[in-house]
Amino acid sequence: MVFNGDYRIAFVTCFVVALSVYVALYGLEFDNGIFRIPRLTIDSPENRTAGKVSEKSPFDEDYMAMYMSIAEDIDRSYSLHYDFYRESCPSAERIIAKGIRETYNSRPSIAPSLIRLLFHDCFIEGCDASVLLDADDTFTSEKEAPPNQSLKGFDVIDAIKSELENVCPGVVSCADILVLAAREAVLLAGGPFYPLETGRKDSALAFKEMAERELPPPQASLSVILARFASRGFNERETISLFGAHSIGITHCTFFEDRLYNFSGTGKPDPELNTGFLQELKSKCPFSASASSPSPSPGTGLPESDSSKSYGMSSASGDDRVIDLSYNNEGGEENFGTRYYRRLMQKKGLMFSDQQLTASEETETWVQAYASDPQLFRRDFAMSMMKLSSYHVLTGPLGQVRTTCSKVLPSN
Ligand code: HEM
Ligand SMILES: [Ca+2]
Repeated sequence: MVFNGDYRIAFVTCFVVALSVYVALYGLEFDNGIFRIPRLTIDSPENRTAGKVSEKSPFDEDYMAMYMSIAEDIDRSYSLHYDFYRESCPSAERIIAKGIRETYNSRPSIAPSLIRLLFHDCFIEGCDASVLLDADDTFTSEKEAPPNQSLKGFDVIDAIKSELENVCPGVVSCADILVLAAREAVLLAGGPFYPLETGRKDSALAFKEMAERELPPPQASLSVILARFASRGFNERETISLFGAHSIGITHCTFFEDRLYNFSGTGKPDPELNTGFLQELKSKCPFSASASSPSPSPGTGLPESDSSKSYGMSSASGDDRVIDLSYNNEGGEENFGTRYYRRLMQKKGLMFSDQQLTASEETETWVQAYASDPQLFRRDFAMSMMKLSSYHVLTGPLGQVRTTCSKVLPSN
């Protein structure tokens, strides 16, 4: 995984090293006032019959064209493309979209689950389906990391993968299935469409410790949130726009109940919470033992080193008290995103990390902008989701195409 994403640099380095070795072996020729690399002998069939040695320089025009075309092929196989499966599996994108639409009809909660799954995959070592792997003899699964214990939607990805394996075995990567499934989920939830390139490969590893360390906890301060996103190339605007996904789905009470009963060990609610909203939340999330245990103090960075405490074990321990993030689709589907920012402006952010988006003037400006301009939000969200979906991908010979999304290919 060391070269993950740095393959171009690796390729160029290999080329330069090979060229240096060649020059060291054969030296440089002095020709007409300039230094040239000595001519290669091309042992073509005609040369062999004629018993001649080719006089063609590898840097003559047609050879240059050949090298350029090889370089383009290499670049092609190392990058994402529109309709990557056009020839190898033409029905892939249709099968994925249909699978998600059908599931959504009977289980609309699949849409937020898949969007969150995508975020948790791409944020940790890129969009490589590492989050989908079950533990095996060589690694522990990312699914076991506390931030991932409440993830859902694995079954739907697995079902679509097995359908694709029947149609075009070993062709469509789990990483591509996940990004395309999440795009369909965004659309179904009332969000914008965005184009996606394909050709991602799946990882052969999972990164549990990194997931534990790097996924921001619900108690994360603004500076922690911005730093984690910035280290992955997301600026403030892009980061704030991605949070619009918190306008759908659910949150377990355990992720914010410290704000209702015992904020930072004070025994009191978070003073930042809108008081009417506080009462509403208290009735939906009645006091429980987990709320009385002090949460990590916000902003201290403590959650970074102890995400099991900050993430709790709610879903694992079967605590199913939840809040509907869409508030029964408040404002209708066209308010995907916007209703979240409007609530933040009213101090009705659910998690501490949500409300932190209004903690600085610059970030609050974006919250305000998205609250009042749905079209601006939709455009920005689409761009940020495209960027997230292509973050740090494996392509070409890097990575593999799993046949089952929860298992790496057997090494032989
Ligand atoms: C500081 C950053 C973030 C934190 C701390 C955070 C935390 C959380 C937590 C604790 C939940 C509740 C899970 C549960 O109770 O089962 C949640 C739900 C969700 N998150 Fe985030 N999140 C963050 C950023 C994001 C981003 C960037 C996206 C997408 C682009 C996202 C998408 C979602 C969605 C869609 C849900 C609802 C899941 C469902 O209903 O199944 N989150 N998030
Ligand atoms: Ca990953």
